[in-house]
Amino acid sequence: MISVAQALDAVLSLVAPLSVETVPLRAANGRVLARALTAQRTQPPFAASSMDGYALRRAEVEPDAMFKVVGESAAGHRYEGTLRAGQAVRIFTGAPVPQGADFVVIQEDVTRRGDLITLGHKVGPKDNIRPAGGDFCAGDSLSALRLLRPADIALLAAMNHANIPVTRKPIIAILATGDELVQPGEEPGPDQIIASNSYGLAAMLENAGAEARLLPIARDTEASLRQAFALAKGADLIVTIGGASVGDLDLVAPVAAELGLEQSFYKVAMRPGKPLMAGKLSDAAMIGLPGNPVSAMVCGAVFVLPMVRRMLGLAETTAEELEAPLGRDIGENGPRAHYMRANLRDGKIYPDDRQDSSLLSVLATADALMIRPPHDPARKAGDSQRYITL
Ligand SMILES: Nc1nc2c(c(=O)[nH]1)N[C@H]1C(S)=C(S)[C@@H](COP(=O)(O)OP(=O)(O)OC[C@H]3O[C@@H](n4cnc5c(N)ncnc54)[C@H](O)[C@@H]3O)O[C@H]1N2
Ligand code: MOO
Repeated sequence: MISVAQALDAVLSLVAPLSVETVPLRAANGRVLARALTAQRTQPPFAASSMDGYALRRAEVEPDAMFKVVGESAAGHRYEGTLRAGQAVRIFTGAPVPQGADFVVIQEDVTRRGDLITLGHKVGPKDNIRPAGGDFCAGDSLSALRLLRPADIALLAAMNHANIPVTRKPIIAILATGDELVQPGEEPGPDQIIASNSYGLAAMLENAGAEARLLPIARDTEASLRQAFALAKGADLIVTIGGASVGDLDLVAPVAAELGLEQSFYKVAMRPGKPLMAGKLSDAAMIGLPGNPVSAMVCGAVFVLPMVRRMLGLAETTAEELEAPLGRDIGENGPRAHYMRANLRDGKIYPDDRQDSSLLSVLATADALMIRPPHDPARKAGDSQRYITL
């Protein structure tokens, strides 16, 4: 059995960053920006008022000063003239500050009668003007390779980019195996259960920027598995679920081998997730996850997500490891790294009492996976514990 770190290196070497494609801005959220993009324009393109009020000269600001209102500057419609001594221009938020003005008095500090305004006694020193280029200047760039979030989309729009170069989405074929499985919504027979892992994994991988294709469930025969593998053609990564252990019906490894799998490893010293397998199948990478629902999801988080991030071209492929004090004592760990479902409360981490790898209800309420190395000795409440968030 190899270590988690060795297995992670091996799965990452099975994939490489994918090619670049261009998508409309509306489709770029959640994608990885493949090339730095520079601003096509300066924002704001002119000195703009940040408040509704009156533009005038700072040198003339004093309590009870009077000004004649000579025009109006609104967002989208500037005042074309030049302001002279004793003059003010009615101005609104976002409007260009007129030539000759260098100060905006908010309307709450002004009394207006006809064309005349009088300043009150509370005008502060703030000019209420946003300088040209205060946000960004033409040529400033948004760096690659980054996962685009809504704020990035807004910035790219403001920089006047309508089409965005992004890394192609990794196509991931998800292949659940087992005679006991039916799809959610179907009526299971007395010995059957619902296929859950494929749906959880698809959601996890899509959240990370991949395109998941759920293949039909393969039955526990070599012919059915072969058929399912054929449907995975065109995928960058094939994820099988179940049929990975040592039972007579665990057929994934023999069928994949027959189809030409170049296996990189089988079995990892971790819990859950021991019967993990990976390799190269023609042009695609393949990873075989154990069937137990929590094992499949934990292996998805620990191994498949980093593969997705590598294909997307991201530099950071693994989840950030954090530390928190243990909320209670724990016994010594066995020979495999243990990924324990845990909860964070008041800054401390508490492993759940129930760690069986079939318990999705425990996984769903956990917010972290505690990582215990092989043979970790017993620990006391308050000892520092490494974890990743879920
Ligand atoms: N004699 C041994 N038995 C087992 C060993 C071992 O070392 N020696 N390892 C155990 C460990 S650890 C794991 S993990 C499991 C993994 O087995 P498989 O990958 O072959 O998974 P299956 O037997 O197909 O299924 C296990 C379990 O999970 C359910 N399952 C499978 N697929 C799905 C799905 N898509 N959605 C929901 N549930 C699924 C399946 O019904 C079984 O209950 O082997 C141990 N055995
Ligand atoms: O390693 Mo298995 O994945 O414990 O349940």
